[in-house]
Amino acid sequence: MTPILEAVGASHAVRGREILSDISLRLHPGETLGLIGPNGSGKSTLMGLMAGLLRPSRGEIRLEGRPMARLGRRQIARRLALVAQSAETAERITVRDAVELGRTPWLGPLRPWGAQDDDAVAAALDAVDMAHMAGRDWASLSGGERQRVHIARAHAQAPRILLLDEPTNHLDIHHQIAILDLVARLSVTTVIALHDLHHALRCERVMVLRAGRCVALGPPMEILTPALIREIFAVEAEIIPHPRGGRPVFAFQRLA
Ligand SMILES: Nc1ncnc2c1ncn2[C@@H]1O[C@H](COP(=O)(O)OP(=O)(O)OP(=O)(O)O)[C@@H](O)[C@H]1O
Repeated sequence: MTPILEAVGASHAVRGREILSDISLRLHPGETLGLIGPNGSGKSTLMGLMAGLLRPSRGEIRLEGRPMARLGRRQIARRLALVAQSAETAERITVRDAVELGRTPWLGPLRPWGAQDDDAVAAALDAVDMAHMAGRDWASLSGGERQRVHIARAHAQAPRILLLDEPTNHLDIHHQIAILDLVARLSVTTVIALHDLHHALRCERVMVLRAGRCVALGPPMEILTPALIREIFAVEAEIIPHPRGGRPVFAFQRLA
């Protein structure tokens, strides 16, 4: 089966220095892949490559089997939505305006705004618990509210692939869990860069990056061993069973 999104030996170089090296990955339709790794390990760079915003210096990214480099922005945006880290939006727009931008790839001279677009925007605002703020100025929102609006914009885009770069940044614990539950409910393929290893446990697979290279890829309970966590993050981790049968929890201690 053709992977929905694929990286084939993809690297990215800036001014001749490789900051991401030789990444190969085949995403299966509907799966959620967590990207983890220390600061500066290449997670956002890989997101940028997979979103078609950055070009690989070597290798290739393929979207539904077709080289990303041969697809136009609109073709990509109908299939894939990115919520970048600290994404900004032009000032003087309302929350609803910001979410409506997600419908852009679907509109055109022969396809004006219609009831289905209103429905998509309303459903997206609802999904992130922002419907009551639809009329608010974007500029007046808190960091977490902005993050939720960005996710609503991506949701309204109705993508098959959702790329989320640290989507729980800025969110309180209630909304962190709400966003992860939302992502789990959506029947889209998701790549999600995360720092919280507890959140990574919710993914079907995780890719661990270090210094621009993939060092592990697989189901989180197989990959996130104390030995790997020590090696990658320089912390001692103990894995503690959940008292009521839920996902285990980590206890961390910095290596002396
Ligand atoms: N345009 C650029 N020019 C020079 N260096 C860059 C550029 N973009 C990224 N880098 C460097 O490449 C490395 C990977 O950056 P990237 O943002 O992908 O890491 P990350 O894993 O997302 O980090 P974080 O967890 O801190 O968000 C970092 O060392 C970064 O400084």
